[in-house]
Parts: sequence; C-alpha cells; structure tokens
Amino acid sequence: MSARPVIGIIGNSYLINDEYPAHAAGLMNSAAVAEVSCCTPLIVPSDPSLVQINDLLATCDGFLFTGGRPNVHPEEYGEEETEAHGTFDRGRDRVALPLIRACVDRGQPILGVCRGFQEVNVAMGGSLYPEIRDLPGRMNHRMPPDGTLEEKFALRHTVTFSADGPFTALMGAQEVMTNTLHGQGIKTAGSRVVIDGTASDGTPEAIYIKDAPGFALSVQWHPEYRAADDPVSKPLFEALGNAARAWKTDARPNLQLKSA
Ligand SMILES: N[C@@H](CCC(=O)NCCCC(=O)O)C(=O)O
Repeated sequence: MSARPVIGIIGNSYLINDEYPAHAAGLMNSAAVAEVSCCTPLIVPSDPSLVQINDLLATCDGFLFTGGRPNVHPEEYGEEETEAHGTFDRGRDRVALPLIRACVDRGQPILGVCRGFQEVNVAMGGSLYPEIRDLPGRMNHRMPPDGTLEEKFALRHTVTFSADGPFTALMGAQEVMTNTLHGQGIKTAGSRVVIDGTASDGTPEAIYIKDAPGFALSVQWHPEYRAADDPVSKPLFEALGNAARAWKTDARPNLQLKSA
C-alpha cells in the first residue's frame, strides 16, 4: 500500500503556560487534513533557523497555511508598523511567504486559511488593512471574544462567488454561509490574485492565483472547523487532498526530470 501524501501544516509560535516556546497548529487542521483530505498532516516548525524551504518542498506534497492571531508584519507589504497592526510571528512570515511563492511557481498545492489567506495575498505582492471594522460600511468580522468554540465558529455571513470561478464550481453553489474570525483583510490584491468571493460588505473572502500551474485556493473563513460535516468546508479539503495525490504521483517526477 502506498503512503498517503503529506500536507505540511504551517502553524504558529506559542508560549505554553506563558513560558515554554512551542510550534503548534489547531487539532481541527490536522483532523481536516487526515479525515477529509485523506493525507498525513505534518506540523511544520515555522522558523527559518530550523527549516529550509527546499526541504519542505521535497518533504510535503502540499501545504495548509492555517489561521493565527499574529498578523503578517506590514514591512512585508511596504508599510510601517503601527499599534493597529497588533502582534506578529516573524518566524512564520519568513517561512510562509517564500514557501507560498515557491509552491505557486511549481504548482505544488496550497490552501490558505484566514491568516494563511492574507499571507498568500502578501506573498504575491498585495497588502492588508490592519482593522477592517474601522472602514466605512464594513461589518465586524472578528469572533465573539467570550463565546464558546461553537459560538466563535458559528456561520455568520454569506460569501458570494463569481458565477464562473473555481469556488462556485467546487461548492456547486454561488452563495454560501461561512464563519468569520479575523480583524484584517485584503487592501490591494497581489499580482495574479483573483478575488473570486466577497462578503456582502465587500470584504474579499475567497481568492485564487491566476494561471497557477497547481491548486492554489485560499479563504478568509475557517473551513477546518467541522470540515467533515460542513458542505462548504468539505469540498475544499477534498480538493486539497486530490491535488496532493496528483502532485505525489504525477508532478514530482516531471520536476525531477526538469532538474536532471
Ligand atoms: N490575525 C489575522 C488572521 C486571523 C485568524 O487567522 N484568526 C484565527 C484565529 C484562531 C485562533 O488562533 O484563535 C486577522 O486578525 O485578520
């Protein structure tokens, strides 16, 4: 029996008990990859002093860029840091951004989620608003701070996709309901970043990379929550798994031939 494809999970740095440094990603990400994508989840220590981009590309068949409280540092899109930009994870920035660019170039599958969605946009040269609820006409997309997990991940707004884009094709619907747990949002779209879905207040919610040779979808919501049951989440993780299987069996030999 052949091994399942490996999906590298790009998570965040944490301090356990405010003291013990750790790299971690939510269990719901690993469960979505294992149970819905049918791939092996592998949590990546997102620190450039510990991992090399080429090794990650060689080890994994695809990547999931997860959500996270720390924001992409504004320096990465040419803006000054302000208080509104909040906290950062510079190690993750320095692994995720070049890794996304390499995957897009090679056609290696990626799925960006929330912070991961924002990273994909920044990696492609786009920029972010530090706090979208301060913009005229925008809703508050943040999670209820004191809610239970169920309340935090409750479906809270619609996302409308373009009629002929990849998200409508994948979901079999042009409008879906999603959760929402973010403060930042896309300001300018990066090069080749196509905004394929928006919330009713105009906030970009679903993107793909034009002419990417492989699977390169990202969403501002959290499809990893109840991924096996949710009709909007499930197709995304199934598609990631299918793309990783195709990469493992087809694409890698071609790349090896190319580099031989
Ligand atoms: N920090 C960014 C991205 C938000 C995000 O990924 N939220 C997930 C939170 C899950 C958790 O760690 O509790 C923003 O605020 O837009």
